[in-house]
Amino acid sequence: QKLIANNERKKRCYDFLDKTSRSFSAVIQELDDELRDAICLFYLVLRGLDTIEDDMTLDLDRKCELLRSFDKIIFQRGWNFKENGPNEKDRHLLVDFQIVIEEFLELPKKFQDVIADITNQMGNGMADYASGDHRENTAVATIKDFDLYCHYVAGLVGWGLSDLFAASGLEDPSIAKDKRLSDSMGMFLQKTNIIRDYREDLDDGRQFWPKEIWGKYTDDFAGLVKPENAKTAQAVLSAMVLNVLEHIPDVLTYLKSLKNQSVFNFCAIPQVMAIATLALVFNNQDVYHRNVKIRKGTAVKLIMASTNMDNVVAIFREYIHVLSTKNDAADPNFINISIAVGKAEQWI
Ligand SMILES: COc1cccc([C@H]2O[C@H](CC(=O)N[C@@H](CC(=O)O)C(=O)O)C(=O)N(CC(C)(C)C)c3ccc(Cl)cc32)c1OC
Repeated sequence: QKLIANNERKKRCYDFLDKTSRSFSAVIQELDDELRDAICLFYLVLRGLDTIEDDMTLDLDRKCELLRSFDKIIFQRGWNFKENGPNEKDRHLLVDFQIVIEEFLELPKKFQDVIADITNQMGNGMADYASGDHRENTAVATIKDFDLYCHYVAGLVGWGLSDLFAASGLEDPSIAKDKRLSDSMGMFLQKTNIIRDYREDLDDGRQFWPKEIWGKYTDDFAGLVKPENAKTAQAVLSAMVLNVLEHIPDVLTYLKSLKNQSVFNFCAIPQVMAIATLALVFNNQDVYHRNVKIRKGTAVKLIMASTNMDNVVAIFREYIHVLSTKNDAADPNFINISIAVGKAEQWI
């Protein structure tokens, strides 16, 4: 009877995974046995944390209390959360979070320790950010703030995954040694998403583009959507893309060091989607009006191809070339983009 309950609970966790991110959940389920459950649960714990951070109906003190104690909450059998606003998309996850906690407590301790440690650092980072001087309009001031925020929400995920890969024995312990490489795996994804999500975030009253970047061209961040500001908007967008390009050499170095096929696929697919998205958003003012996404057919082709380093390098080379053909000589960032493209191509 206990065995059936266990299997039922585990199935519920993979159902949560399917609901939160269909395409990515398939990739997680392809992972080898040693890692599959640990990464599924790491993903769900992170999703729980993210759902609390994103909930605008919670008052700040309550939100920070939950964020800072989430690393303890994941050990509390029976805990769940019903205070989320009705529209929270992952609400059902927190309403039945006791299921995730039961499964988490079945994991080997070495995996629990990694997940709890990252949850502690991320929860405190999110709380610091939410209660800091961003309180009013959550505007990110300096490039340093931008990097710190992206480290908290995404770089730490890279750190935690590298620790899980090493702890599982499927990858060499050295994968977790170079924290900058693991950090860049998160930075590249998160920063690309932040560029892509300009419009969605603006409509939600959130701004993540650092003022140190856009402030050089305009003092009206929301005004970038106006047609009369198109030239300024182009310069701001290319300055943002320039900042993301810096992470490409680290990303390729990290991918090249992977040994296990299922881990490689799991790591390569999101990075390949991100470089395709970055090439798509570059010099594309649709970003200011809607959420631009690569076509489904392209995404499928990229997923199928992301199974070995030669293909991944070829895909990066192709999209970096697309980016350089879109580089506009009239753009004030033309030279710096050319230099960044050159550096990335040099690595390749
Ligand atoms: C070594 O590091 C990684 C290796 C492989 C994958 C990811 C990274 O990829 C997905 C990929 C994913 O979730 N894609 C979505 C599409 C989208 O969000 O646009 C999807 O396919 O639904 C992603 O985006 N994030 C979210 C963060 C970027 C904040 C970390 C993420 C969240 C939790 C986990 Cl365990 C992993 C990841 C890594 O994280 C850095």
